[in-house]
Amino acid sequence: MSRLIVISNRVNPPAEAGQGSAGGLAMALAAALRESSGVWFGWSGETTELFTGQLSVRRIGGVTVALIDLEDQDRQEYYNGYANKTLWPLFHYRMDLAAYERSFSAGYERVNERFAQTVLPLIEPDDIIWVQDYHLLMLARELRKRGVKNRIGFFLHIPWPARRVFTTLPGHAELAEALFHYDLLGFQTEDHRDAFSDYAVHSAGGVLHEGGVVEAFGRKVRIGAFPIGIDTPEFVAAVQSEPAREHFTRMRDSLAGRRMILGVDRLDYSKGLEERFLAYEQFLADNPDQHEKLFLLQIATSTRGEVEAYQDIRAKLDTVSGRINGEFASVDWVPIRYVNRAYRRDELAGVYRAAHIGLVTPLRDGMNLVAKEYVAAQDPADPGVLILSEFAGAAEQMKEALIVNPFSREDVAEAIKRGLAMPREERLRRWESLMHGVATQDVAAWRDSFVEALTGAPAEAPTLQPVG
Ligand SMILES: O=P(O)(O)OC[C@H]1O[C@H](O[C@H]2O[C@H](CO)[C@@H](O)[C@H](O)[C@H]2O)[C@H](O)[C@@H](O)[C@@H]1O
Ligand SMILES: O=c1ccn([C@@H]2O[C@H](COP(=O)(O)OP(=O)(O)O)[C@@H](O)[C@H]2O)c(=O)[nH]1
Repeated sequence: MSRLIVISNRVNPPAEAGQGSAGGLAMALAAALRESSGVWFGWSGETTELFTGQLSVRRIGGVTVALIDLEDQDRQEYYNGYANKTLWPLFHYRMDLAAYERSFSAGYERVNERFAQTVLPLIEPDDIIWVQDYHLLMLARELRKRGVKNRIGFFLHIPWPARRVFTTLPGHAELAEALFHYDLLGFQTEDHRDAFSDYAVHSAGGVLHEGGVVEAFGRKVRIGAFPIGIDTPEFVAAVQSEPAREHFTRMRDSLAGRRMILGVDRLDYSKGLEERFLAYEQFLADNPDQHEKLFLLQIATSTRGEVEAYQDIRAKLDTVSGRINGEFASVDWVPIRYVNRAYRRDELAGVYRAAHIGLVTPLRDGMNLVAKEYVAAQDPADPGVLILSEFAGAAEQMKEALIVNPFSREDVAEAIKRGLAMPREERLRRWESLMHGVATQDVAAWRDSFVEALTGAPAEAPTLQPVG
């Protein structure tokens, strides 16, 4: 078996299995790498005054990691800039929030070059290279320029947007062209995969061949849908852990006979938290008999706090939750418990299990692992109900959830009502089907199917001349 080199922006495998981290990618990759003898390469998260390119290699939680520091300018232009102020909003259909600054795209290209230059000495001829996510779309092209002929795969954790949205990006063709230097492109869903080939065919004048091969910009790349899952056995075990039991008991005690609706998200505008609060407000307005009989616990962990749009959404949610609580609360009941701190995943497992409804309503989401964790944490004898946005990648697989349009308050409010009233037999039937999917389409299946497809992908001979 070839050695796997995983390259991603963020490299933070948990020190021990079951330890918490606010971000699905880190958990998924740590689980995928634990069984492999490969290397995980990426940014340390630290910045220095001048870029040195010095590698720091260590072992964390059974995974060998190789880290580089970046410059502060890189953090601003590449991470906060092009990745999180340009690509993230655009790929989540927020053209109104996408910022286009030349310094951002220049910083992005520079960091992709720096990654290529620094990882180069680690690459051996038989290695398989697997690049993760929207921070590193240009990495294969930079590696090819430097003479790397290994198979290189790329997995996009966020949505690939519709063609008309992607073409609003200045320089979209250059970015798309860079993707054709990979051997395999993986997407979370068939919808994202098809949006990519639609762009290649209709905007870049390309051709879609048999077997999921797209040709454009004078090159061919194989594409496929590889929906990511959770480490289901590990998560099911975490539900039985001491921290999970402790949190389950603590939650159940604090319910005081009430029922709990639960949301768990990074505090990101793509997660539809404001719309969720407003839909819940609608539910309270429509169902006065339910007042004091339930509450919404929203865990919303801070993220990307240096980016203005995240400061704005945080302030907005403080206001909206405060307003709703002011409107409906009584002396011994608060309708929304709104929490910004992060919880460990084993703690979360206990909280998920105590919730009667898991409310997962992003406006756009690559996958959404919270939906899968919620299902995995349920009591098989008395499971809760998952309400899931049709715009989460997870909706393509989790058809037995109550699927809602998160933009419609009425739709979400009605689903809450239906979920609360759902008879046990129906909850059991839906949960069994959902759990079967979560158990079989787990992170190991995701990793294996991607690596197998990459190993079998026909490698394209690089045409650019090596540099340096
Ligand atoms: O690293 P951050 O900037 O703090 O953000 C955390 C991660 O968020 C994103 O997660 C995506 O990947 C998940 C797993 O595939 C998927 O379920 C979710 O829908 C996506 O939003 C992001 O793509 C990662 O790069 C970040 O590390
Ligand atoms: O306080 C928290 C909140 C979230 N998470 C984890 O963060 C991940 C979120 O992944 P998801 O795919 O739902 O969305 P992302 O944040 O990656 O966009 C899940 O594994 C959660 O268990 C966590 O560990 N602690």
